Amino acid sequence: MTAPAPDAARVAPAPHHETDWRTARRIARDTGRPRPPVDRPLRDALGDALAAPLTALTDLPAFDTAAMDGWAVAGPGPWRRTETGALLAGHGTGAALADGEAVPIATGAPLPPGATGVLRREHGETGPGDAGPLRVREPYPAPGPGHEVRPRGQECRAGERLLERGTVVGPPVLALAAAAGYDVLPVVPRPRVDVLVLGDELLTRGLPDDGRVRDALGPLLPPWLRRLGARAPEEPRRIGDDAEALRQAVAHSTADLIITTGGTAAGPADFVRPVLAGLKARVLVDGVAVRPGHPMLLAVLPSGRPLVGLPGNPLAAVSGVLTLVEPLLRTLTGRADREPRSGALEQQVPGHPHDTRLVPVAFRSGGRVAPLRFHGPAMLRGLAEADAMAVVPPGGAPAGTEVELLLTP
Ligand SMILES: Nc1nc2c(c(=O)[nH]1)N[C@H]1C(S)=C(S)[C@@H](COP(=O)(O)OP(=O)(O)OC[C@H]3O[C@@H](n4cnc5c(N)ncnc54)[C@H](O)[C@@H]3O)O[C@H]1N2
Ligand code: MOO
Repeated sequence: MTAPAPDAARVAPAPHHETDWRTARRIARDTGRPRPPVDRPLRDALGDALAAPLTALTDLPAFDTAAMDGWAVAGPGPWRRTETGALLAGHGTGAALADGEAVPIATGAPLPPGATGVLRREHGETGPGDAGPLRVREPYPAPGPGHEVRPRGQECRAGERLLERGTVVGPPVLALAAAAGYDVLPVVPRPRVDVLVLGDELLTRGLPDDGRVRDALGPLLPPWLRRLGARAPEEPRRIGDDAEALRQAVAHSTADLIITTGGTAAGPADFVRPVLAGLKARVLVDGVAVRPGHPMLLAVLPSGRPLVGLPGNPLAAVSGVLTLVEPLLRTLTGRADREPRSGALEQQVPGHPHDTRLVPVAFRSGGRVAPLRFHGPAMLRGLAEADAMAVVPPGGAPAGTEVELLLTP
């Protein structure tokens, strides 16, 4: 078969049935299921999503604690200093103080029974030669009840819900989980993604030559997918323009999600749709009313495994990541939805008559965003400078319009 003449290609109707952009995102969000939860040691849980709410296993602080280095005191001063040594963090609770007694204490040490407050070291004095009673140094206030004390349960009580299910485990979550008594965390195992890069024209090194171009999606997709919480290989699989090789790779994949790049349009080597049809896949999204990227697709194989077909043009592929892959991975990773972000367009952005546009933008001060040049479907310059892709509704948006932003890594 010969390729259609360029003019025919421009007027020919799209071979697929485009889904509205928001509907496509919702369908992707509703596709697939996360794997059953597992318990992971804290150090291995970074980047996973909590499979259950994090509830405190203890009060925090777990005991009344000195908030400052100084003296634990009982009642109003001046105070007699006890013969016992200083109370240090991690060395148990000291002997009880009687009214009018004081004992040196370090920040973080448990308050001894009978203590009413803490006098900071620099707020107290002990007379000539450190021999006299402990007094409050002028002009500091007398340490009333609870002074410089972190009371037990100030931050939380045992059983209190600290974080919701779906929270992504970042370093601060690891810190809170450890403080709250956890050794392992219930998390959603990360979905594994197979990335299949199609196209005979793709080079993996050197300069474009003789009609061949560098593969831009091999370097882009795996790290982006990892940011979205997936396990992705260092290197994608390169399939070339070989329908049978694609069929084999898709049919034998054991991944939780398959992503292909290229081969989604109407050219002679665009065989993603025919291969899916041959494998009896159910196509849920057959093209999306979005620019760039409208030939993208989402299908489910008879095994239940979802497959996203990204267009080959690099910015069109990015549009597919934001439209289909991100919502789908949110479901597979168990990550909670994020608050939508928005910004005010610094300049007017022309729209497509019927389709949503995704346009690279950079953050500016005051919640404004600047549309970037070089946003053509085959271009990467705009994206590489962008902080986000702005969602421009059909018909376009005048300057000052508040538009939704999809953050880019
Ligand atoms: N007759 C039609 N032609 C095209 C249509 C259409 O609706 N009817 N849609 C156009 C649109 S929109 C896009 S986007 C592309 C989608 O193309 P494919 O998904 O089939 O991708 P390819 O044909 O394989 O490649 C397109 C383009 O992208 C380059 N490419 C591919 N993979 C990579 C990669 N990994 N890194 C860098 N560049 C890549 C490839 O060399 C081509 O230049 O179709 C339009 N045509
Ligand atoms: O998806 Mo295409 O031109 O819209 O890149």
